[in-house]
Amino acid sequence: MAIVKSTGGRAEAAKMSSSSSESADEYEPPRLSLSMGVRHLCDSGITSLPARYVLPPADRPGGNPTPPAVLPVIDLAALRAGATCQLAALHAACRDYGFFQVVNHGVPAHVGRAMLDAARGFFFDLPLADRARYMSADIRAAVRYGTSFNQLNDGVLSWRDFLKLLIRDTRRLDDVVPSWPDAPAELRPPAASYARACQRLFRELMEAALEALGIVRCRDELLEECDGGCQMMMVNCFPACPEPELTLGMPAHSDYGLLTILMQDEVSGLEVSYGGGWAVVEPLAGAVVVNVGDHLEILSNGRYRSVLHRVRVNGRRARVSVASLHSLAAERLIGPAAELVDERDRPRRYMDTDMAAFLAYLSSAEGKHKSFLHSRMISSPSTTH
Ligand SMILES: O=C(O)CCC(=O)C(=O)O
Ligand SMILES: [Fe+2]
Repeated sequence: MAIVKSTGGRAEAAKMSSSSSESADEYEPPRLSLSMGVRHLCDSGITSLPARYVLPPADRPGGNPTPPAVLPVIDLAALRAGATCQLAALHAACRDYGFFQVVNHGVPAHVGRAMLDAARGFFFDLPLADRARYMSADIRAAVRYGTSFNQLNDGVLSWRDFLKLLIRDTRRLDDVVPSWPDAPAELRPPAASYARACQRLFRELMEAALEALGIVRCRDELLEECDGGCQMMMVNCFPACPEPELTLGMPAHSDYGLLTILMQDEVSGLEVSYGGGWAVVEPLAGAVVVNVGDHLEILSNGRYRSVLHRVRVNGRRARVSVASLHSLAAERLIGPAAELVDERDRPRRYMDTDMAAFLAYLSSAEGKHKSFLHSRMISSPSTTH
């Protein structure tokens, strides 16, 4: 299996990442000019995939994915009620899969539904001119409509449009909401409610993860920092694609940050690196998918895994997802928790890192060969997930 190595990082920065591909072929990616996005391409009536979206043969998704992954399911209501088996299940899921689904997560169903409806409305119902108001070449912009993974760096474009909503300090959500798109009119209130619900869920999951990891000394400080941390909501849209076997909605990447909370509609597409192949994550009605990000792998000194995942597209139905990426403040240095480092048995495995390190990585040659996480490893990497 050829893994398309992306930066692995995903803070907004995320989208600046370049993905490099490893192909044995003499394949040369086409030259690019800025694209108005895949939704626009679909509206223009294309019947075949434009060359700039065609992946080298070795990086194409292939016809037969590994059978669906049965991700561990965590019942948050039971965890709240003190069920130690749920805490153990959460720990095992973060350690063994890096991904799990959560039920009874506390995000009200109507809030999730309204968010997905608003997302569809934003991408599909508005004329391009309205969406284009939010297009920006400034990858640091707090509100940004874009396409692909990072279209300025991507050798081959990805079949995805997105709206990024960045909340630099989650305590100041109310201050940033007025800068979000005012059309469709229904976008701001559900997106704000959804953002807030994700913040609560993130806080609860972090509390549980710190307990499961045995992080006690800096627990309160960390949780306080989670409360004023950074949240990036990526509203992703993957329209039906004329030749889905030749391209991807998102190349393999891991997420920058501590945890990502993903809500997807009923169309599958998410694939997780698993057992040497790619396993489809079938959406579980009413559940959200959660994955460990690079920062939690670092904080846990490698006990938890930030796993590569990608998005496959299909020829029949558009798919919408909302990924809420949570991290500490951008300037905060993150390194392995002191309690999880033991110079004899479990030496420190990662360098401290922050957003500046991530940005430096992206602009360096290193970004072409390694994931961001790899670039932060001290010992020789034993995992290529
Ligand atoms: O749409 C999905 O299922 C995954 C999206 C994702 O991985 C991301 O936005 O980082
Ligand atoms: Fe992701």
